[in-house]
Amino acid sequence: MSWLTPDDADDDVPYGEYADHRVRERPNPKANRPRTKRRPEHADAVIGMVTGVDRGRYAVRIGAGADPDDARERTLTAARARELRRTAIVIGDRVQLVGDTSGDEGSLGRIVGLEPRTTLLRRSADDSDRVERVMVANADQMLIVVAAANPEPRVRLVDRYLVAAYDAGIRPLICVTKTDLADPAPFLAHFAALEVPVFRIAHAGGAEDAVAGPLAGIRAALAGRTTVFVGHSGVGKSTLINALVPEAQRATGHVNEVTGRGRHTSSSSVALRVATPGAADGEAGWVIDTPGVRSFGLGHVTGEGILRGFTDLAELIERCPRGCTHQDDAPDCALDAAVADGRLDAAGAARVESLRRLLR
Ligand SMILES: Nc1nc2c(ncn2[C@@H]2O[C@H](COP(=O)(O)OP(=O)(O)OP(=O)(O)O)[C@@H](O)[C@H]2O)c(=O)[nH]1
Ligand SMILES: [Zn+2]
Repeated sequence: MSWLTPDDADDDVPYGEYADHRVRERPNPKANRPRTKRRPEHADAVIGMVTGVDRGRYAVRIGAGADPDDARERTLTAARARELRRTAIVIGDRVQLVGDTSGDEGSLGRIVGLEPRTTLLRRSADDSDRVERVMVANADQMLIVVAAANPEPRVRLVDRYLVAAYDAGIRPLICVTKTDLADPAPFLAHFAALEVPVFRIAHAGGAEDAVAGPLAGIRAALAGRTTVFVGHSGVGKSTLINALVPEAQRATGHVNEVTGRGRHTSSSSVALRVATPGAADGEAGWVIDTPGVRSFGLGHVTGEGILRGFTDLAELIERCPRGCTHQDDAPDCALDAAVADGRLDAAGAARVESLRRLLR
């Protein structure tokens, strides 16, 4: 899936297209190859936000007033400059643009630099894969969408999202959909000690009246934030996004009765502006939809990073002996003691088991 790979090759772009762009190279006696400056200084560059990526072409939004020469808010198509071809540019990135930034039909801007990121959400294909896939930049929240049933909620997948969020410095939220099908309370008990805000919703795509309350709560949480929505395929993420951003028209699918999976109807990430209550224009939120996935590899996260995803166990872990592996066979692991004497209930014990699996 090209959207996951950092180097989503756009080598189909003819070299000549960038012939007018001088890459600044400095003599660097220590390196064998010439050093390419990552951020060329383009005095006339305009900053925009990447809202879509498709086969080497980027949709970039320039906010109202961001460009002193042209105050219009607009979205344009851009290609990245050749010297950035090894740089992952993802949804949410703030990029420096030159060339035709009018956004007019048929125009093409050029991305010549990347602004520093506040956060970076990454995953790996699987846990043995150390190569990280860069997913989304500059998100400050992660809404973990999980269905109460069909497909069954998977505690361990949510554990993984939580670890990835805390590791990236992103605030997690949980949204349970399809609460008309099952009571999510037993599932949510696993996360009760985490103090993660939880939203419950049924039939997000249904009558506006019926879902007004829950939707309003979610909208309020999105105000002024950039929130990446993640979830297993088929949980109703697109249905929810369409309710929040009606003009988004994200394709929704049906859950396969046999596998309980969606049809992967949403296959690429996209950033969408979401109307939020009482928000002055500048405070509207951004929602970043990501394709439904079945797994979420954490091969790139260190043991320390994984522990950060278990804030509910942090106090106990502090009492572990130095260098404790926190595994079943670790002598005097404080987690075993807490399970044995009941300080951790059944949900807590399951969290310990989940931590141990991730650390293995
Ligand atoms: N019963 C019930 N069904 C729902 C609810 N929300 C969504 N669905 C249905 O669940 C199915 C999957 O919904 P989608 O919104 O396409 O799911 P998704 O998470 O975007 O799936 P992918 O595109 O595969 O990632 C559709 O048939 C929806 O109509 C709900 O609250 N209750
Ligand atoms: Zn321990």
